[in-house]
Amino acid sequence: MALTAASLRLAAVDSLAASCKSPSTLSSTSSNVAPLPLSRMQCRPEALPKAFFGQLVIREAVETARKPRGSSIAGAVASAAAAPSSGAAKKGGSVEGKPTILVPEKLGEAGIELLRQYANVDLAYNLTPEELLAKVSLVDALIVRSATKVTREVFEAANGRLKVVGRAGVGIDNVDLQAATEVGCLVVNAPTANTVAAAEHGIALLAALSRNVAQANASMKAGKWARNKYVGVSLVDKTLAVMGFGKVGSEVARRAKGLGMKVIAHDPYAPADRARAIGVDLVSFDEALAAGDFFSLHMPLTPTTDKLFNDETFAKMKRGARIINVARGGVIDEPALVRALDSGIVSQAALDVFTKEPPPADDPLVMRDDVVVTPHLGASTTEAQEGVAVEIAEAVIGALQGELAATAVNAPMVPAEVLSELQPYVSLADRLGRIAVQLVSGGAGVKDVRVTYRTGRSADDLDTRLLRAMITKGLIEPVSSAFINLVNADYTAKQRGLRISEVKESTDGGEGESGAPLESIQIDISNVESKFASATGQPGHITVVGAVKGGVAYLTKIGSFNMDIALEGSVVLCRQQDQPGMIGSVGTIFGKSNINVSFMSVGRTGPRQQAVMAIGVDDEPAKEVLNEIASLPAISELAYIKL
Ligand SMILES: NC(=O)C1=CN([C@@H]2O[C@H](COP(=O)(O)OP(=O)(O)OC[C@H]3O[C@@H](n4cnc5c(N)ncnc54)[C@H](O)[C@@H]3O)[C@@H](O)[C@H]2O)C=CC1
Ligand SMILES: O=C(O)C(=O)COP(=O)(O)O
Repeated sequence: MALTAASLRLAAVDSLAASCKSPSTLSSTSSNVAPLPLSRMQCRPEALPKAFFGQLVIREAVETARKPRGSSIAGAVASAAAAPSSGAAKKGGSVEGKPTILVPEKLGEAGIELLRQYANVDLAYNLTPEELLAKVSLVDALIVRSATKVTREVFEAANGRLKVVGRAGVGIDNVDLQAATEVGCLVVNAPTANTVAAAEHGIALLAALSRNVAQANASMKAGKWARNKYVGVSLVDKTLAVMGFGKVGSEVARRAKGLGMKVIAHDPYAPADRARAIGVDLVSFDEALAAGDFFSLHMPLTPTTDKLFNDETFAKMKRGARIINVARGGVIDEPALVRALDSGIVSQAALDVFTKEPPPADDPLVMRDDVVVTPHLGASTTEAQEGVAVEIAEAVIGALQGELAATAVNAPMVPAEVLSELQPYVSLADRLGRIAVQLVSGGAGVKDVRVTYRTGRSADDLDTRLLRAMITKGLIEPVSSAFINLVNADYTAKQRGLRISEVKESTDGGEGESGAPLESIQIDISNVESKFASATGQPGHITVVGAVKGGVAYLTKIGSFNMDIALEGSVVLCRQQDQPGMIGSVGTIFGKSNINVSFMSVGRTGPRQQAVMAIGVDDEPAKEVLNEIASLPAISELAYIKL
């Protein structure tokens, strides 16, 4: 009766992740400047199961005791979720044996070692896009840095086998997240281990820029001694505008304060208390433009930030402003920067990143004497590369085992505490969805689903994303060949026009197990015909209700019939006239067909009145067996539900 256990690591990004993480990984929002050591070898290879069901976020595994990666953000989720129908199994992934991980860009040795203990690692540096397309269908995971473009074509060429893309760094602008999500491929990054390196590079460029270090160095190596030409500007008391006050921006700000600069920051999403703690004023975009002597860019490249620094914005800057970009080349309109430098609005720039990398040899910015350039070196320190490699190796290994990495970027984020609490409800949600859709005649026509979560706690405290995803999975998988996981559940539901509305009802806490986060989950499907009329509470409306008892998922109601069925194996539902001998008659038919019955349960409106009998079966009954039961005189309808 015990459910198979599964472990699931939560997905988390940005601030919530940071707030959950142990100090060992907390460089993002930490006020510590010093990089903290990353935990190592928490992915104990000896504890890894041989088989894995990659694309499933929730995996069946007997062992849940795997230690989380130095963080409090791991959780165990009991699940009988549909591993057997996983894409890996369907599409020829490495269900048996080791998975294969393709690494087409230089990755730190420590990370490679970790990967090798778990997988076949294909180090194929500097692949052409065509070579990548040719290889990707042969691998279960891909680990890239910024140079590899993981496009829609790559996901299409993967043909369902690629389960995880690991980005060994922060920026995921080189990965087509939408395409990844559509195919249910998890994308994870390594957002913390290169923060300090990028910040230090920003400061290095700030200092180099202000004192003409690069130009003077080149001049001296050319045999000159130009002391008057390279007079610099002081940083002290100058205003540094940090544009993008996330992990790197915050660390740059802290260091710049140490240099005696006045630091302001613009970031529409940054928490004011973080800025206050560092002694930085958060200002509007235009205020920053007007006040900055130096600008340090630290926002991601997104449709909103694409060419954010353009003719119009440069025109709002103080004449002679200086710009440092260690973020992404695309946030600057490069021809506009050339014009701003020509006109003197911008007096100098230091660029580590470019719209096209590498930029063409005759790139007008690269060639200028008032522009200092480095070839995307922000993350390139020995320490950061080692840290990033380990961080991404752990995330990818975890994800291949069916866990959600703490750094998943295209899956819902569920804190560990929530996750472990919701553990038994994950299975319940999936199975209720499966039952509900199998009660619909032609289940593929399901469009309107209402889910009611009843909780004895404050309804606002209930995080339902995980449960909704599992209900979606349960509703879609039995009636289609689609493969659903947490990554693509919402997307797939939307694509199929499946509208899932959610209601959270606070109860007085009397119904369920005391202290449980949920008392029941009810699924109502409307505007459908039922193949088991007893499931219809009202015309065209299928209702199933379930609860968790003693850690096990139970079906507690079908239509208006109360039930008490542990949701395991498969269930035969019979509507009947309650009368003596029914259990015996049905049991005999199963017995002679060698079908093992795990339980029988009867829900009835009253003695000798209408009843629904549920029979748990370990083996799938043949059609003839079901027909024989259906033809018993007292039985008016029958449905076979596969869980
Ligand atoms: N040159 C290099 O080698 C490296 C570059 N990076 C790049 O630096 C950037 C920042 O990295 P992290 O600080 O780790 O990321 P992060 O996610 O911690 O911070 C980014 C911040 O930008 C903010 N932001 C988003 N849109 C904005 C807008 N329109 N205006 C202002 N702020 C906005 C976000 O709210 C967030 O606080 C990323 O683009 C990353 O790819 C990071 C590491 C190394
Ligand atoms: O982490 C990032 O966003 C970076 O830009 C670092 O890129 P890289 O891994 O050095 O190609």
